Amino acid sequence: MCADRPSPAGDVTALARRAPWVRGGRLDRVVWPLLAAIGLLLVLAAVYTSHLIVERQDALQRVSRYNIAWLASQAVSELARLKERVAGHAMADGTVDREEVQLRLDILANRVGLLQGSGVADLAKSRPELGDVVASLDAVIEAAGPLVANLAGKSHRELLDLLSPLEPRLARLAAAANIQGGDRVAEDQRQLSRLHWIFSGILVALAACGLVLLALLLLHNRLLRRTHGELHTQNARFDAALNNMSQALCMVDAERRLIVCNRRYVELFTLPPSLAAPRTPVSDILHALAAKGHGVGELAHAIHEAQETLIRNNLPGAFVRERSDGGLSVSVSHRPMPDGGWVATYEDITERRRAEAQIAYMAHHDALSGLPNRILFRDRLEQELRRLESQGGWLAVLCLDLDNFKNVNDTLGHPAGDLLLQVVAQRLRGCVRDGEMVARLSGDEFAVLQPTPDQPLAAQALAERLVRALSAPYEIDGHRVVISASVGAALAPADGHDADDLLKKADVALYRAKADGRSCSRFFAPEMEAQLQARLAMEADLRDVLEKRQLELFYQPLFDLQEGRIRGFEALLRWRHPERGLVPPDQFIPVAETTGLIVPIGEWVLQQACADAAGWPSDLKVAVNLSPLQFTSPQLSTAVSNALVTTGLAANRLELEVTESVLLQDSGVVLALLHELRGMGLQIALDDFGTGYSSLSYLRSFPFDKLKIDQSFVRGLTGGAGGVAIVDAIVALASSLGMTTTAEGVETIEQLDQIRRAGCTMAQGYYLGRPRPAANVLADLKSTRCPILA
Ligand SMILES: Nc1nc2c(ncn2[C@@H]2O[C@H](COP(=O)(O)O[C@H]3[C@@H](O)[C@H](n4cnc5c(=O)[nH]c(N)nc54)O[C@@H]3COP(=O)(O)O)[C@@H](O)[C@H]2O)c(=O)[nH]1
Repeated sequence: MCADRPSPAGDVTALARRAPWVRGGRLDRVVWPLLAAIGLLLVLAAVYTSHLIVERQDALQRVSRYNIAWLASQAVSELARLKERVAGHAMADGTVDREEVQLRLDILANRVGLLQGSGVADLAKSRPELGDVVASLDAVIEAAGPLVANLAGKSHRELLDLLSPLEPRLARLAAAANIQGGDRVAEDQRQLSRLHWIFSGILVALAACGLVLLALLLLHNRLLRRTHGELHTQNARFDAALNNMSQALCMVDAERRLIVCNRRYVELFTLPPSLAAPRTPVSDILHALAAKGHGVGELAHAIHEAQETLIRNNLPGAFVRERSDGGLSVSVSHRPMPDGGWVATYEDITERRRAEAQIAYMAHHDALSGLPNRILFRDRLEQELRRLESQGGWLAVLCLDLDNFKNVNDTLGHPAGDLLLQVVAQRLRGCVRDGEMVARLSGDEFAVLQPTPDQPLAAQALAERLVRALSAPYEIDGHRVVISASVGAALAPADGHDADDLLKKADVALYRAKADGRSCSRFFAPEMEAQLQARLAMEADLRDVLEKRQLELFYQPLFDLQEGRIRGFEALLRWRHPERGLVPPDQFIPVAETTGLIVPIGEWVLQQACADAAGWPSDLKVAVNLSPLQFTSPQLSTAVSNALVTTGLAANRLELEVTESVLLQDSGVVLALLHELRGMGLQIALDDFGTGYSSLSYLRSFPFDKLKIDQSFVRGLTGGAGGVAIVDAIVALASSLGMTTTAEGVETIEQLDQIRRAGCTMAQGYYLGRPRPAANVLADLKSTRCPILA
């Protein structure tokens, strides 16, 4: 019964569900009570009829037995004959002899005897006045006997006198009997008439029943036809459903013979069609499958074994079995049936399993590098920590981060950044040994798990290996990229037993490595946490720094080397904290940048610097530093123009200092913003020139007004000819591009001489003037004597 024919189980189910007429339906509810009622009626009618017949038979018997009237009239006749013979005998003419009289008396006695046996006593009961008559009959006959025996002389008279009263009595008896007989006939007629009606009624009832049964038969036929039609439809649907199931289905009876299986079953187990026929023993199917050898046969056997256990225990169950080569996985759902058979579905979940495995892999691995991700790393770490707890030993967690990776993304593009990360992953794999695990936690953040007992030496060696391996130059998309990495490590059990705690501590150590100049490794130490806490505390304090008015601007003079006078001041931010004291910008600006507070703080600096400068002589400029983070704010140009408008400072008295890293960002947007700012009439200086990656290329991308030569070059001036040559070259480059130059960090007269000789336009440094509060600017202007002129 596979594929094209529906199963009997399907028929029955469908019939029960869709044609309630047939079983437990309306037909049952109507027909059976009706038939029972008719049957009962017929039985009652038959009982009653037989009762009437018996009764009528009794009546006939009684009629025949109780023919008292005739017997009484016979007795009257016989009495008359007796009296006539007695009279004849009395005449003594010899015509009547005594024997004849005796004969008549005997006949009369006989008639009276018959009368007595005919139930005259019963008549006498209903007519008490006749009781004497019946009683006197025997007495008269008896008394007449001796008289007839001695019939002579006056005994004739005596005999006639004895007999004469009998005549009217017998006549009354006959009349009474006659009347009773008439009553009985009338009663019989009545009963017969009733019998007639009963028979007629039964006949009509039978005819009606016949009609009802005929109607029911027709109705039944109609319902049967309808049910048959529905059954057919159901069968077709069942068939379609069965054969369009994505799952294979097999139903087996209590004798382990196939009831039904669907097309998918045949396909899944590559069954020959002959074995899919109903009543095929399951053992035959298994033998046929076993003959197929490894693969399907092996799988079918494994499935059957599992089902056998369920069948033996009459239990439902679900399980998965797969071919040993992994080529086919089948999910089985087995359910016993009440009649001892079972039904099972089989689903090919090979693809699903593969997809699940793929999903599980993806959930635990990083798509870009193929390395385990944070989830898998954490799982493994927890597992190792549990092992550590039970078996002892050590392990190290190393977190590492590429230094300035963002620059690679920003300069070479994200695809190049991705390539770099892939190469980094390869190198990391090459650094770890068996049992160690390397994972990518996020972006450019990686981690290594080293469950090795000889800690911290092993971790130290690994950290150095990692820093060294990652610092070797990369060849990415035809570009040579040099990048370093910082490593932070935490050890278990020394630094903790909890996975998250260890990861956090390794992170704290990494933070410290970065703070200590990058490209190095640090092991966690408890004080690092305190430092991190300090940073977090600083973050918290910084949040309401503006509301609390704790920021101040200091100003450092900018000397014009040709004119020998102060041409302006650079605004340098300070944080006057009630407990921390005067906090330099190096300490809090990075925190403000990571928290995004740099945007409102930067706006305040702009506003305050413009306001202060507006109070200075009109030939003095003010230089304001802008953080690269401020360029990500869409409000920057509005903030600048607001500062100028609200303070009334002429735009040409404002100079904005930006670092090269500004141009590392989305350069199109940044360049547009720089042009927009310069379009307002202010000047833009490139700060810390020479410290970045490709300073020269930035000079092509935007025509800066000024280059600020980094302090390191100025310091290098006194270190030999090389330093002088660099400064000379920068000044020449700037001049050829039409830019002015400011030498930063001039601390000595020698440095001042050198930069002046090199042709620098301006100078700034402690030698010329330290940053001082705004209130000192005007006084300093008057008191400061230009050392160049001195
Ligand atoms: N985004 C903003 N950055 C700002 C702001 N204010 C300051 N800064 C930046 O903070 C860095 C440190 O500044 P600061 O501690 O003020 O140091 C400045 C000078 O004091 C210092 N300087 C000047 N002359 C000398 C010297 O002769 N020797 C020496 N050792 N240091 C000297 O240099 C700093 C100024 O540098 P620069 O900006 O490159 O001109 C610093 O990077 C500031 O830019 C701010 O409001 N926003």
